[in-house]
Amino acid sequence: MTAGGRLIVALDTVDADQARSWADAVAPHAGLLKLGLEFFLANGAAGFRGITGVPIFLDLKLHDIPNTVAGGVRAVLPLRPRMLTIHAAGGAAMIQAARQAAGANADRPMILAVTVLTSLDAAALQAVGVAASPAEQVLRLGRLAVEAGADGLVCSPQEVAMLRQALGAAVKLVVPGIRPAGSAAGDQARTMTPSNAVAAGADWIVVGRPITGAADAGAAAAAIAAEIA
Ligand SMILES: O=C(O)c1cc(=O)[nH]c(=O)n1[C@@H]1O[C@H](COP(=O)(O)O)[C@@H](O)[C@H]1O
Repeated sequence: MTAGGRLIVALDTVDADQARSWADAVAPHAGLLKLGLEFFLANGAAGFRGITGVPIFLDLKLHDIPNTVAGGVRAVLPLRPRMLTIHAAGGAAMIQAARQAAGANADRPMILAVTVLTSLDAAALQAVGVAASPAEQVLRLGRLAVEAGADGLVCSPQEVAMLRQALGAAVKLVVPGIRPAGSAAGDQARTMTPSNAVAAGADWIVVGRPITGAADAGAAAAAIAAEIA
């Protein structure tokens, strides 16, 4: 994989023209582009189809009863996303249902289970009733998700080395919460720089605002691709 192949750029906007213009600017430096909740709720399947030429990670973080999640996965299969997210906290049966719904074609989407959102710190996790530390909870959910058939996990860069050691080389680790040195954390709580996240063992890093908030999104993406080269 090229260095740029490890960079996933999150095109978080409701504006389809803006997303297309960011996509054109960053595509030469990225392995995939990510379309998420705000883009998909505003623009739907037609908007998805408007971003062409680069594999797409469709980040809907499905979290519901198994039958409903399976139906959601099947509903987006015609779009042929390369990656699709579900919440590991939905439990083993939900994860199995999502994986089964993804099918067996060689070009089926990878099912990625989100462990603990990168915006949560230990206090926020305790406030929702989880006494475990973020790392302990990520490991618990990561094991559960992989045993239930998830192809990979979404985790913060701070848990990457631990997950690699515990779960081995085969599990794909997709890692948001990435902040180049000196850039604002914003709502992200568990962060690392691009190069440190890749050095820890991330297969892909997910970067949004440090690129889309820059005056020149293409240059910002190129700089991050160079940092992880
Ligand atoms: O599933 C994700 O991609 C995701 C999981 C997570 O725990 N944290 C997280 O930030 N993300 C996504 O990664 C992107 C990070 O964006 P920035 O914080 O702008 O770099 C956003 O599109 C989030 O929706």
